[in-house]
Amino acid sequence: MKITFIGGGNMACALISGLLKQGYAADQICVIEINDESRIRISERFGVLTAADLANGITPCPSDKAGGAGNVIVLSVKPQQLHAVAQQLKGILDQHLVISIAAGIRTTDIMRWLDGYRRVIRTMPNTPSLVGAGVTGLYASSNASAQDRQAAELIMQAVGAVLWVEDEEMLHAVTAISGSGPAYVFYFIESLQQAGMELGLTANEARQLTLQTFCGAVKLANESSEDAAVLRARVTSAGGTTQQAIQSMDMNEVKSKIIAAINAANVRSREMSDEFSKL
Ligand SMILES: NC(=O)C1=CN([C@@H]2O[C@H](COP(=O)(O)OP(=O)(O)OC[C@H]3O[C@@H](n4cnc5c(N)ncnc54)[C@H](OP(=O)(O)O)[C@@H]3O)[C@@H](O)[C@H]2O)C=CC1
Ligand SMILES: O=C(O)[C@@H]1CCC=N1
Repeated sequence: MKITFIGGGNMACALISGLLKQGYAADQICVIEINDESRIRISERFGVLTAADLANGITPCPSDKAGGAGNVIVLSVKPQQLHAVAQQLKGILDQHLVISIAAGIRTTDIMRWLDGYRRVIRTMPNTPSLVGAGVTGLYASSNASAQDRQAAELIMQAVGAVLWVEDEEMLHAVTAISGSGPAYVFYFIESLQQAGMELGLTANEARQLTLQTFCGAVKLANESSEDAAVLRARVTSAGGTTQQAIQSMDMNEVKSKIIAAINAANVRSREMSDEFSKL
């Protein structure tokens, strides 16, 4: 199975890096990237095949008439660039499985842009895929075969965990939670590091303490059968330091503000879907 990424940006590079780390052969991966500088960088960094345009980068699937998974095309350009890519792609597709990672573009719209081509699976990965610790939400319409589902799952599983959703609408929630999620975590990491430095720690000390605290808390939550709220209560001694911090967060409604921010991401994902459905 040859995988061609159309668009070699942040997310494609995270997926490619994860696939290579899992032992996927570099000569089975091709990246079509219009930006010369980025294309050269990808070629040097990963040793994968690269091309500047679709006509030279998409491998036909002659061996695939028997209905195998065949070659896979991953749509990994920005959502605003996908319509133009689809216009070019529709004449080239020949039994390929098309996997979209684009936020907010419905499967039905991608199919329509591809002149009714139906082997399309929509996914929402995240950037920790770069280190094999991603999580991807996947959605397949009833047009996708079991083999197509399996192929999409295999690729995404190479870079982390997978979660199928039955209702495509739930991909908005997946996008808001895990697609964008790493950014929220980095935001919290940035805040902790900044606070540490303001309290007199060096940048290195603040970084080490912050990252190990995140890793440790996540490992504890993962390995515990108890809710995060219970684990939090165990850190919070009556009259102690944590209580002061949590009280300050509660007074400033930090939790409801975080929930509101995630709702905003969800709303934006829905808005994008509606905007793209007009194209
Ligand atoms: N970043 C993330 O965390 C996640 C992103 N996604 C989705 O992944 C997709 C890609 O996002 P991201 O990697 O961040 O975006 P990037 O902008 O980093 O990557 C897109 C790349 O595609 C290039 N490109 C544009 N048009 C074409 C074309 N016609 N043919 C080939 N290459 C082209 C762009 O070049 P140029 O910059 O010159 O336009 C750019 O290098 C988006 O749809 C996004 O919604 C999904 C999950 C998480
Ligand atoms: O911000 C975005 O739109 C994309 C989708 C999820 C993460 N990045």
